[in-house]
Amino acid sequence: MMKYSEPAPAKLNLALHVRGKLPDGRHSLETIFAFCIDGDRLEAEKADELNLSISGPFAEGLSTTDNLVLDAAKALKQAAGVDAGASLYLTKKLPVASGIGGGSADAAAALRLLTGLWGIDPRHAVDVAPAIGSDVPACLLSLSAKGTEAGDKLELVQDPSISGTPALLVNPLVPLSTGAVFAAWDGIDRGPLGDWRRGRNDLEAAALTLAPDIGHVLDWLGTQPGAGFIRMSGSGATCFALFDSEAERDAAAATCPSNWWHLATFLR
Ligand SMILES: C[C@@](CO)(OP(=O)(O)O)[C@H](O)COP(=O)(O)OP(=O)(O)OC[C@H]1O[C@@H](n2ccc(N)nc2=O)[C@H](O)[C@@H]1O
Ligand SMILES: Nc1ncnc2c1ncn2[C@@H]1O[C@H](COP(=O)(O)OP(=O)(O)O)[C@@H](O)[C@H]1O
Repeated sequence: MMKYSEPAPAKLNLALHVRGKLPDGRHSLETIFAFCIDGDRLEAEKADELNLSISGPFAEGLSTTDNLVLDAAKALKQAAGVDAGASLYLTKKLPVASGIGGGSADAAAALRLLTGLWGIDPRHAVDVAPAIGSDVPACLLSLSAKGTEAGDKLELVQDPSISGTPALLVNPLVPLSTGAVFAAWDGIDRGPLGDWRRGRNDLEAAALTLAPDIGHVLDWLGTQPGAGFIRMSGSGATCFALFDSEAERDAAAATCPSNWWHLATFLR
Protein backbone atom coordinates (compact mmCIF):
# COMPACT_ATOMS: atom_id res chain seq x y z
CA MET A 1 0.00 0.00 0.00
CA MET A 2 1.12 3.56 -0.79
CA LYS A 3 2.82 5.25 2.20
CA TYR A 4 2.76 9.05 2.36
CA SER A 5 5.57 10.84 4.21
CA GLU A 6 5.71 14.33 5.67
CA PRO A 7 8.44 16.20 7.58
CA ALA A 8 7.60 17.86 10.91
CA PRO A 9 10.31 20.54 11.02
CA ALA A 10 11.67 21.77 14.35
CA LYS A 11 10.44 25.27 15.19
CA LEU A 12 12.58 28.08 16.61
CA ASN A 13 11.47 31.40 18.05
CA LEU A 14 14.20 33.77 16.83
CA ALA A 15 12.62 36.30 19.22
CA LEU A 16 9.66 36.01 21.56
CA HIS A 17 8.15 39.05 23.24
CA VAL A 18 5.38 38.54 25.77
CA ARG A 19 3.21 41.67 25.71
CA GLY A 20 0.48 40.87 28.23
CA LYS A 21 -2.57 38.68 28.63
CA LEU A 22 -5.42 37.95 26.23
CA PRO A 23 -9.06 37.85 27.37
CA ASP A 24 -8.96 34.02 27.20
CA GLY A 25 -6.13 33.87 29.76
CA ARG A 26 -3.40 33.02 27.25
CA HIS A 27 -0.53 35.42 26.65
CA SER A 28 -0.28 38.03 23.94
CA LEU A 29 2.88 37.41 21.92
CA GLU A 30 5.04 38.93 19.24
CA THR A 31 7.37 36.32 17.87
CA ILE A 32 9.45 35.49 14.82
CA PHE A 33 9.11 31.83 13.92
CA ALA A 34 11.78 30.09 11.87
CA PHE A 35 12.03 26.41 10.99
CA CYS A 36 14.86 23.92 10.64
CA ILE A 37 15.40 21.50 7.77
CA ASP A 38 15.35 18.65 10.34
CA GLY A 39 12.74 17.43 12.79
CA ASP A 40 10.30 14.58 13.32
CA ARG A 41 8.73 12.61 10.46
CA LEU A 42 5.18 11.37 10.03
CA GLU A 43 4.10 8.67 7.59
CA ALA A 44 0.60 7.46 6.78
CA GLU A 45 -1.27 4.89 4.81
CA LYS A 46 -4.99 4.46 4.29
CA ALA A 47 -6.78 2.27 6.84
CA ASP A 48 -10.31 1.73 8.15
CA GLU A 49 -9.55 3.14 11.62
CA LEU A 50 -7.26 5.87 12.96
CA ASN A 51 -4.21 4.50 14.75
CA LEU A 52 -0.75 5.73 15.67
CA SER A 53 2.57 4.05 16.35
CA ILE A 54 5.70 5.89 17.51
CA SER A 55 9.37 5.01 17.12
CA GLY A 56 12.63 6.94 17.34
CA PRO A 57 14.92 8.24 20.11
CA PHE A 58 12.18 10.21 21.96
CA ALA A 59 9.27 7.77 21.47
CA GLU A 60 9.41 6.60 25.07
CA GLY A 61 6.78 8.11 27.35
CA LEU A 62 4.61 9.44 24.52
CA SER A 63 1.09 8.06 24.35
CA THR A 64 -0.16 6.48 21.12
CA THR A 65 -3.77 7.11 22.14
CA ASP A 66 -3.55 10.62 23.68
CA ASN A 67 -1.38 12.44 21.16
CA LEU A 68 -1.51 15.74 19.30
CA VAL A 69 -1.21 13.81 16.02
CA LEU A 70 -4.52 12.05 16.73
CA ASP A 71 -6.12 15.31 17.96
CA ALA A 72 -5.23 16.83 14.59
CA ALA A 73 -6.51 13.83 12.63
CA LYS A 74 -9.83 13.78 14.51
CA ALA A 75 -10.34 17.54 14.18
CA LEU A 76 -9.66 17.36 10.44
CA LYS A 77 -12.04 14.42 9.94
CA GLN A 78 -14.79 16.23 11.74
CA ALA A 79 -14.28 19.55 9.95
CA ALA A 80 -14.23 17.92 6.52
CA GLY A 81 -17.06 15.52 7.35
CA VAL A 82 -15.15 12.50 6.07
CA ASP A 83 -15.46 8.95 7.37
CA ALA A 84 -11.83 7.99 6.80
CA GLY A 85 -9.06 6.28 8.72
CA ALA A 86 -5.28 6.10 8.56
CA SER A 87 -2.38 4.20 10.04
CA LEU A 88 0.06 6.85 11.22
CA TYR A 89 3.74 6.25 11.98
CA LEU A 90 5.61 8.95 13.91
CA THR A 91 9.40 8.98 14.09
CA LYS A 92 10.11 11.09 17.19
CA LYS A 93 13.55 12.64 16.84
CA LEU A 94 12.88 15.90 18.76
CA PRO A 95 12.89 15.98 22.57
CA VAL A 96 9.41 16.32 24.10
CA ALA A 97 8.34 19.56 25.85
CA SER A 98 11.44 21.37 24.68
CA GLY A 99 10.35 24.68 23.12
CA ILE A 100 10.93 23.63 19.50
CA GLY A 101 7.42 22.73 18.48
CA GLY A 102 7.57 19.00 18.97
CA GLY A 103 3.93 18.02 19.30
CA SER A 104 2.77 21.11 17.38
CA ALA A 105 5.00 20.24 14.43
CA ASP A 106 3.72 16.65 14.49
CA ALA A 107 0.09 17.83 14.60
CA ALA A 108 0.71 20.20 11.69
CA ALA A 109 2.40 17.40 9.71
CA ALA A 110 -0.69 15.25 10.33
CA LEU A 111 -2.92 18.04 8.97
CA ARG A 112 -0.84 18.36 5.77
CA LEU A 113 -0.46 14.62 5.30
CA LEU A 114 -4.11 13.70 5.86
CA THR A 115 -5.36 16.56 3.71
CA GLY A 116 -3.56 14.79 0.86
CA LEU A 117 -4.37 11.20 1.88
CA TRP A 118 -8.06 11.92 2.28
CA GLY A 119 -8.24 14.32 -0.68
CA ILE A 120 -9.96 17.10 1.25
CA ASP A 121 -10.00 20.89 0.95
CA PRO A 122 -6.84 22.29 2.66
CA ARG A 123 -8.88 25.12 4.20
CA HIS A 124 -10.09 22.59 6.79
CA ALA A 125 -6.49 22.18 8.00
CA VAL A 126 -6.14 25.96 8.34
CA ASP A 127 -9.47 26.18 10.18
CA VAL A 128 -8.77 23.50 12.81
CA ALA A 129 -5.07 24.32 13.47
CA PRO A 130 -5.42 27.07 16.17
CA ALA A 131 -7.60 24.97 18.47
CA ILE A 132 -5.02 22.14 18.51
CA GLY A 133 -2.32 24.47 19.86
CA SER A 134 -1.24 28.09 19.48
CA ASP A 135 1.89 27.03 17.60
CA VAL A 136 0.11 24.71 15.17
CA PRO A 137 -0.80 27.39 12.56
CA ALA A 138 2.87 28.44 12.35
CA CYS A 139 3.97 24.80 12.11
CA LEU A 140 1.36 24.21 9.40
CA LEU A 141 3.16 26.86 7.32
CA SER A 142 6.65 25.84 8.45
CA LEU A 143 7.98 29.03 6.84
CA SER A 144 9.51 32.05 8.60
CA ALA A 145 6.68 34.17 9.93
CA LYS A 146 5.79 36.80 12.49
CA GLY A 147 3.18 35.60 15.01
CA THR A 148 0.97 37.90 17.05
CA GLU A 149 -2.01 37.51 19.44
CA ALA A 150 -1.54 33.98 20.91
CA GLY A 151 1.17 33.39 18.28
CA ASP A 152 -1.46 32.11 15.88
CA LYS A 153 -2.03 35.25 13.76
CA LEU A 154 0.64 35.01 11.11
CA GLU A 155 2.38 37.16 8.56
CA LEU A 156 5.13 35.70 6.37
CA VAL A 157 8.58 37.21 6.96
CA GLN A 158 10.71 38.16 3.96
CA ASP A 159 14.24 37.93 5.37
CA PRO A 160 16.79 36.42 2.99
CA SER A 161 19.33 36.20 5.84
CA ILE A 162 17.34 33.43 7.58
CA SER A 163 17.16 30.59 5.05
CA GLY A 164 20.30 28.44 4.86
CA THR A 165 21.81 29.68 8.13
CA PRO A 166 23.75 26.94 9.98
CA ALA A 167 22.16 26.36 13.40
CA LEU A 168 23.00 24.27 16.44
CA LEU A 169 20.17 23.35 18.82
CA VAL A 170 21.11 22.22 22.34
CA ASN A 171 18.80 20.89 25.05
CA PRO A 172 19.97 19.96 28.58
CA LEU A 173 17.38 17.13 28.58
CA VAL A 174 15.18 18.83 31.15
CA PRO A 175 11.54 18.81 29.94
CA LEU A 176 9.69 22.08 30.57
CA SER A 177 5.92 22.50 30.55
CA THR A 178 4.91 25.45 28.36
CA GLY A 179 2.06 26.30 30.74
CA ALA A 180 4.36 26.31 33.78
CA VAL A 181 6.85 28.64 32.07
CA PHE A 182 4.12 31.11 31.02
CA ALA A 183 2.79 30.99 34.60
CA ALA A 184 6.27 31.93 35.91
CA TRP A 185 6.55 34.97 33.57
CA ASP A 186 6.92 38.15 35.68
CA GLY A 187 4.09 40.03 33.92
CA ILE A 188 6.29 42.90 32.75
CA ASP A 189 5.81 44.06 29.13
CA ARG A 190 9.32 45.01 27.97
CA GLY A 191 8.16 46.40 24.65
CA PRO A 192 7.47 45.51 21.03
CA LEU A 193 9.47 43.37 18.64
CA GLY A 194 11.30 45.17 15.85
CA ASP A 195 14.38 43.51 14.31
CA TRP A 196 14.52 39.97 15.74
CA ARG A 197 18.30 40.22 16.11
CA ARG A 198 17.88 42.96 18.70
CA GLY A 199 14.87 41.25 20.30
CA ARG A 200 14.58 38.99 23.32
CA ASN A 201 13.02 35.82 24.58
CA ASP A 202 10.84 37.10 27.41
CA LEU A 203 10.28 33.55 28.71
CA GLU A 204 14.00 32.99 29.31
CA ALA A 205 14.08 34.31 32.89
CA ALA A 206 11.00 32.29 33.83
CA ALA A 207 12.41 29.13 32.21
CA LEU A 208 15.75 29.66 33.99
CA THR A 209 14.06 29.60 37.39
CA LEU A 210 12.51 26.20 36.53
CA ALA A 211 15.53 24.75 34.71
CA PRO A 212 18.81 26.43 35.76
CA ASP A 213 20.73 24.17 33.31
CA ILE A 214 19.52 26.52 30.55
CA GLY A 215 22.11 28.99 31.86
CA HIS A 216 24.89 26.44 31.33
CA VAL A 217 23.70 25.76 27.77
CA LEU A 218 23.59 29.49 26.92
CA ASP A 219 27.06 30.02 28.47
CA TRP A 220 28.47 27.03 26.55
CA LEU A 221 27.02 28.23 23.24
CA GLY A 222 28.50 31.66 23.97
CA THR A 223 32.03 30.23 24.03
CA GLN A 224 31.72 28.59 20.59
CA PRO A 225 33.69 30.28 17.77
CA GLY A 226 31.39 31.53 15.00
CA ALA A 227 28.24 31.48 17.16
CA GLY A 228 26.97 34.94 16.24
CA PHE A 229 23.45 34.78 17.65
CA ILE A 230 22.39 32.80 20.73
CA ARG A 231 18.95 32.50 22.29
CA MET A 232 16.50 30.17 24.01
CA SER A 233 13.57 28.96 21.86
CA GLY A 234 9.93 29.15 22.96
CA SER A 235 9.39 28.17 26.58
CA GLY A 236 12.70 26.26 26.60
CA ALA A 237 14.73 24.44 27.50
CA THR A 238 16.21 24.18 23.98
CA CYS A 239 18.67 26.96 23.16
CA PHE A 240 20.23 27.59 19.78
CA ALA A 241 23.10 29.37 18.10
CA LEU A 242 23.21 30.63 14.53
CA PHE A 243 26.66 30.25 13.02
CA ASP A 244 28.64 32.12 10.41
CA SER A 245 29.71 28.84 8.79
CA GLU A 246 28.79 25.17 8.65
CA ALA A 247 32.34 24.21 9.66
CA GLU A 248 32.18 26.29 12.86
CA ARG A 249 28.76 24.84 13.68
CA ASP A 250 30.09 21.32 13.20
CA ALA A 251 33.16 22.04 15.31
CA ALA A 252 30.88 23.22 18.15
CA ALA A 253 28.58 20.18 17.74
CA ALA A 254 31.58 17.86 18.01
CA THR A 255 32.39 19.21 21.49
CA CYS A 256 28.82 19.37 22.83
CA PRO A 257 28.61 17.69 26.26
CA SER A 258 27.33 14.13 25.83
CA ASN A 259 24.65 14.48 28.53
CA TRP A 260 22.91 17.15 26.40
CA TRP A 261 20.89 16.61 23.21
CA HIS A 262 22.03 18.53 20.15
CA LEU A 263 21.00 18.91 16.53
CA ALA A 264 23.24 20.42 13.85
CA THR A 265 20.95 21.73 11.13
CA PHE A 266 20.12 24.67 8.86
CA LEU A 267 17.24 27.15 8.90
CA ARG A 268 14.85 26.53 6.02
C1 LIG B 1 5.83 29.21 23.89
C2 LIG B 1 5.61 28.79 22.45
C3 LIG B 1 6.24 29.87 21.52
O1 LIG B 1 6.21 29.50 20.17
O2 LIG B 1 6.22 27.58 22.08
P1 LIG B 1 6.69 26.22 22.84
O3 LIG B 1 7.59 26.56 23.96
O4 LIG B 1 5.49 25.50 23.30
O5 LIG B 1 7.42 25.43 21.77
C4 LIG B 1 4.09 28.75 22.11
O6 LIG B 1 3.47 29.98 22.36
C5 LIG B 1 3.31 27.67 22.80
O7 LIG B 1 2.45 27.12 21.86
P2 LIG B 1 1.80 25.65 22.10
O8 LIG B 1 2.87 24.70 22.53
O9 LIG B 1 1.02 25.32 20.87
O10 LIG B 1 0.92 25.94 23.34
P3 LIG B 1 -0.58 25.49 23.70
O11 LIG B 1 -0.64 24.00 23.65
O12 LIG B 1 -1.54 26.31 22.92
O13 LIG B 1 -0.62 25.96 25.23
C6 LIG B 1 0.17 25.37 26.22
C7 LIG B 1 0.13 26.24 27.45
O14 LIG B 1 0.77 27.51 27.23
C8 LIG B 1 -0.11 28.59 27.51
N1 LIG B 1 -0.02 29.61 26.46
C9 LIG B 1 0.20 29.25 25.18
C10 LIG B 1 0.25 30.21 24.20
C11 LIG B 1 0.08 31.58 24.57
N2 LIG B 1 0.11 32.55 23.65
N3 LIG B 1 -0.13 31.90 25.86
C12 LIG B 1 -0.18 30.94 26.82
O15 LIG B 1 -0.36 31.26 28.00
C13 LIG B 1 -1.52 27.99 27.47
O16 LIG B 1 -2.34 28.68 28.32
C14 LIG B 1 -1.28 26.56 27.91
O17 LIG B 1 -1.30 26.44 29.31
N1 LIG C 1 3.41 14.05 19.13
C1 LIG C 1 3.78 14.63 20.27
N2 LIG C 1 5.06 15.05 20.44
C2 LIG C 1 5.43 15.68 21.57
N3 LIG C 1 4.62 15.93 22.60
C3 LIG C 1 3.35 15.54 22.49
C4 LIG C 1 2.87 14.89 21.33
N4 LIG C 1 1.57 14.63 21.50
C5 LIG C 1 1.24 15.10 22.72
N5 LIG C 1 2.30 15.63 23.33
C6 LIG C 1 2.31 16.24 24.68
O1 LIG C 1 2.51 17.65 24.50
C7 LIG C 1 3.46 18.14 25.45
C8 LIG C 1 4.55 18.91 24.74
O2 LIG C 1 4.01 20.10 24.43
P1 LIG C 1 4.80 21.45 24.60
O3 LIG C 1 5.23 21.61 26.01
O4 LIG C 1 3.98 22.50 23.97
O5 LIG C 1 6.11 21.14 23.74
P2 LIG C 1 7.11 22.12 23.08
O6 LIG C 1 7.58 23.03 24.17
O7 LIG C 1 8.20 21.23 22.57
O8 LIG C 1 6.33 22.81 22.00
C9 LIG C 1 4.07 16.96 26.16
O9 LIG C 1 3.73 17.05 27.51
C10 LIG C 1 3.47 15.73 25.51
O10 LIG C 1 3.00 14.81 26.46
